[in-house]
Amino acid sequence: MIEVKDLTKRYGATTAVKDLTFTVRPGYVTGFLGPNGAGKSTTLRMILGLNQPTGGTVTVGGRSFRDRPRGLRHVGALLDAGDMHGGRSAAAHLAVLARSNRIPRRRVDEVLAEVGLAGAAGRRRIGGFSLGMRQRLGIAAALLGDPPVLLFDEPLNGLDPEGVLWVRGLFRRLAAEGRTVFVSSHLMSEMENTADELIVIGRGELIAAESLTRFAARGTGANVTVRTPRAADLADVLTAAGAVVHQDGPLLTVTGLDAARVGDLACRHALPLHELAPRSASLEEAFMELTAQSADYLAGEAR
Ligand SMILES: Nc1ncnc2c1ncn2[C@@H]1O[C@H](COP(=O)(O)OP(=O)(O)OP(=O)(O)O)[C@@H](O)[C@H]1O
Repeated sequence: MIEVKDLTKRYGATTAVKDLTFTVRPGYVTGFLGPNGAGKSTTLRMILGLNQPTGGTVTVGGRSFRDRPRGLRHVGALLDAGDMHGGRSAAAHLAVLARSNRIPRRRVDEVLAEVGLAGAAGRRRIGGFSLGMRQRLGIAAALLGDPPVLLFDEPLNGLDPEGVLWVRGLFRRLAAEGRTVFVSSHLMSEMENTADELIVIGRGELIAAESLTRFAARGTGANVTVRTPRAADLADVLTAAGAVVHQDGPLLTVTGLDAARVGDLACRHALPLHELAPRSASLEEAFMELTAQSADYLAGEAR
C-alpha cells in the first residue's frame, strides 16, 4: 500500500506537485497517468524518498522513508533505465545491488532469467544494451529483492511489441501475487490493457483516482443505447431525470445516465426494454478531455 497525502513539491517558482492525495492498493496494477511534465516522476521520487516534499506525507507499507531508508526488499523501482554504469555487465550491476541490499546472489540469475536476459546477454556490458534491454534490466533490478511494492516509471519505453506483452503479463502476475504495482505513463493507450486502477494527474494536481472502467465512463463519448416499444414514454422519463436523449424509432441513445439507472427508471415506470447496452468512451477520449480541462483551468494561474 502506498499512501500519499497533501503532497506538494516546489522548485523555486514552479509547483511540480500540488496537494496530491491518493492511495495505491495491493493486488492491483495501478496506472499513474498524466501528460508530459504533469509531475509523475517527481511524485515517484518522493514516494521513494529520493526527493524531499515541500509539504505533505508519503508512506509505503505504513512507513515513511523519512523514518528510515528502505531497501530493495521493501520496495523495488525502475526510474531511469538510462542511469546505469555502462561499463558493467547486467549480472555485475545486479550483483552490486544484491550485495548492498543483503539479497542472496542466486536472485541475480533468477531475475535475469525472468526478464529474458539470462546467459550471454547477462554477461554483456550494459553500454552496448538497447533501450529495451536496459528497461528489462531495470525491471530485473526492481524485482531483485522480491518486494511487496513496485514502482515503474514509463516501463514500456523502448520495448518492442513482444516486450510490451511480456511486461503486461509480468505486472498482472505481480499484482495477482498481492503486490502493489504502480506504473507511470504519459500515454493512455499503454494503460488500456495494463492497469486496473488509475491515478490521473495534470499540472501536478489530481484529476482522477478510480478504476479504469469508471474513468472511461467519464468521457462525453459514453452513452447507453436502449431499444423499447415505448420509446417516446421512456425518453420523457429519462429526460426528466436529467439525461440527454436522442430518439430514432424504437432506439434511444442516452447520455448523462448510466445503464443501471436507465434500467431502474424503465422498471419503475413499467416500460419494457428489449435492449440495454452501455458504450464506454474510449479511454483516450476521457483522458484528453479531462487533462485538457485541467490545463485550461490552470492556464491563467501561477503554478
Ligand atoms: N529538479 C528540478 N528542478 C526544477 N524543476 C523541475 C525539476 N524536476 C522537475 N521539474 C519540473 O516539475 C514539473 C514536473 O516534472 P516531472 O518530471 O515530475 O513530470 P512528469 O509527469 O514525470 O513528465 P514526463 O512524462 O515528461 O517525464 C515540470 O515542470 C518540470 O520541469
